[in-house]
Amino acid sequence: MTALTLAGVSHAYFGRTILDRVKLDVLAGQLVALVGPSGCGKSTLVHIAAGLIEPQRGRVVSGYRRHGMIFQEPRLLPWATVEDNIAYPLRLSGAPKRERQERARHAADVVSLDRRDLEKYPIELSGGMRQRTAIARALVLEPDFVFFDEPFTALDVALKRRMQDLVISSAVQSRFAGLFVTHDLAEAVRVADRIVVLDERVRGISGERFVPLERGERNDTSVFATVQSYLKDDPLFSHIHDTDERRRP
Ligand SMILES: Nc1ncnc2c1ncn2[C@@H]1O[C@H](COP(=O)(O)OP(=O)(O)OP(=O)(O)O)[C@@H](O)[C@H]1O
Repeated sequence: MTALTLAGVSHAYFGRTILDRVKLDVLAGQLVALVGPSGCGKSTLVHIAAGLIEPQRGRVVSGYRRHGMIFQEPRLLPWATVEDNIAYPLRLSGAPKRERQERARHAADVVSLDRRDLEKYPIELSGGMRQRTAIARALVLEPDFVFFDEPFTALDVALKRRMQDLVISSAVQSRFAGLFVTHDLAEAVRVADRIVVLDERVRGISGERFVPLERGERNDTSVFATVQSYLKDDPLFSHIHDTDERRRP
């Protein structure tokens, strides 16, 4: 079953074409990473896929029931507690208070937020706790599709790793499909089933690879080996290696 289809999607900003007739299918339960150098249109594509930007040409067909979104900045409501932030989508959908509370607490458990943290306000939280809150808010409606736009770029290495593990375990538990934009090839190899490479020279997708091993079976050694083989031996990844300015010293 197809969870998401992008059919010939094109987009331009001020007459400059960024994406030209992009086609992409994401199957149910599949996590697809979008990688590519800065400015190639990853965020634009994920925003179009999520319905936040109207494409100038082409169609987005969603086969999922409900989606969640996780951005680089947690975008929490500063005046609401952690619990109310997590429950916010339930409030919008008109769920009664008791149900909101139960489901928000369950989502908080999934992302390992402590019960004592639920009454805190965003200003009182660490960066990692804020991002956990944002993940819990994205998961509270039990989405079968999640859009991730560089969700962990701002976090330090250890925390980033914990958040990636969280995505892997919650994707297994909740069986959602997703599109995951990242600059970090190791992150893509760790969390995704499939890696799709965007290239601004072709204004779209230049190719894709299925990541070896199942998500839960990968360890540091296999992730490192896969990244190395992509960067050293696979021409699809050569421009990522060469032109992503964030990789330069
Ligand atoms: N709202 C906008 N108005 C005008 N130009 C834009 C807008 N949003 C993005 N762009 C331009 O479109 C191009 C693609 O941007 P986009 O953010 O989609 O790329 P990206 O691959 O996600 O980049 P990064 O990895 O740096 O976040 C860039 O050149 C960017 O400057």
